[in-house]
Amino acid sequence: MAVPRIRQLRAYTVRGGGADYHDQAAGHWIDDHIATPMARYPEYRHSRQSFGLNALGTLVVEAEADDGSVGLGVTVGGEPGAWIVEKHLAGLVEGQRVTDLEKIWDQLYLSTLHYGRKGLVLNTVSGIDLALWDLLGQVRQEPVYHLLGGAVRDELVFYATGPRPDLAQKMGFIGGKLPLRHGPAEGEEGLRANLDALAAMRQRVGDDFWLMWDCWMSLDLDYATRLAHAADEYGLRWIEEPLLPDDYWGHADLRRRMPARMLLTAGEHEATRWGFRLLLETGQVDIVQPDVGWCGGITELRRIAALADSHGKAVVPHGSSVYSYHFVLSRPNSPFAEFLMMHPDATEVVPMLHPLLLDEPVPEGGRLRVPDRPGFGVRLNRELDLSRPHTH
Ligand SMILES: C[C@H](O)[C@H](O)[C@@H](O)[C@@H](O)C(=O)O
Ligand SMILES: [Mg+2]
Repeated sequence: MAVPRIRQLRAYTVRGGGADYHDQAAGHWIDDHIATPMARYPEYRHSRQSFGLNALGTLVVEAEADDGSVGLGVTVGGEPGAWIVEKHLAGLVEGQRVTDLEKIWDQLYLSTLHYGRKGLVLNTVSGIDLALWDLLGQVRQEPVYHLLGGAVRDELVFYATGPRPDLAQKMGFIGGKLPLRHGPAEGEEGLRANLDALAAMRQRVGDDFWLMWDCWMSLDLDYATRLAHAADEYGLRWIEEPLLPDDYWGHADLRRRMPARMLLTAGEHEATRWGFRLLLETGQVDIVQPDVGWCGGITELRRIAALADSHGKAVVPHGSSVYSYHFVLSRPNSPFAEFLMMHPDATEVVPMLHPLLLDEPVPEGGRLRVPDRPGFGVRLNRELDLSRPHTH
């Protein structure tokens, strides 16, 4: 039987939510005074959009085969990512067989080494890889988790990220991850405000519900050490991305200094098996959190997860909707998943990548049975203002 070949790789950009879920309208919790490394500059402390967190916007990648099947991948990448897809990488992918994911990934990574390795370029490689896994699922008429070796559990359980763990608890999630609001630039007053907020939330949810802090790379070793020890009184389950992603050595120092029962997690801004080797072996993190749309796609995430497993570490992908759900379903060392509460006040469950996808499933009662539809089981919302890259 002739294996279909990839006829065309197309890129689109779109603004307003979607894969660039930080690209929200004013007033959304996700842009409301969250601690970041830029907070040392007071003018950028109130909003992450103020320094361009949403500068890129969503990148949509479509891969069409010569049998008419179409695969869909999404990531953060916008116009520059679309240009890389159509003006560089499409030429390497078109004409290849839909089955040849490993060879294609190798060529995408090696052909962009001189300007890639992480960040926007690996986001773009990831977006293409996701589209190709979806395409293979469409051609084979099987969900991606079947292609990954099948399910190791019946359903997924989730923790929720957002400002309302108390509501997440009522909705059936297994824990709530709070964005940390104040970093070192706001001194002891900010540290106290962080702890007061954690204490108040612990009071609301009781002692048995997981509470975590997402520090979004905003702290230094001294502040993170003091914060972790003070937060241990309130049973903080994990402290996430406390330091700069390149400071693998600082993570190891923090791991040695922080309370033993508290977990150190990181990885959403890391890419490739080499980056995660550093995070695991040098950084000594307890849980790695790759984003499947940023780390190299499913093809690379398989390698990252196997590496983590060899260290006895869990892989809990950063919130990336269906693109990580199929992976988590198929991995023994992915015991739960993240759900980002993208409602502006986090008061209800809405699709994480809204309004980008049709048929995007959401947890009910904090749980989800992944639909058995082909590929990742979602379709592009063509009602959106989708733009192709400028070719000049
Ligand atoms: C909520 C966090 O500040 C980030 O916005 C989020 O994208 C990420 O860090 C996460 O772990 O969900
Ligand atoms: Mg995070």
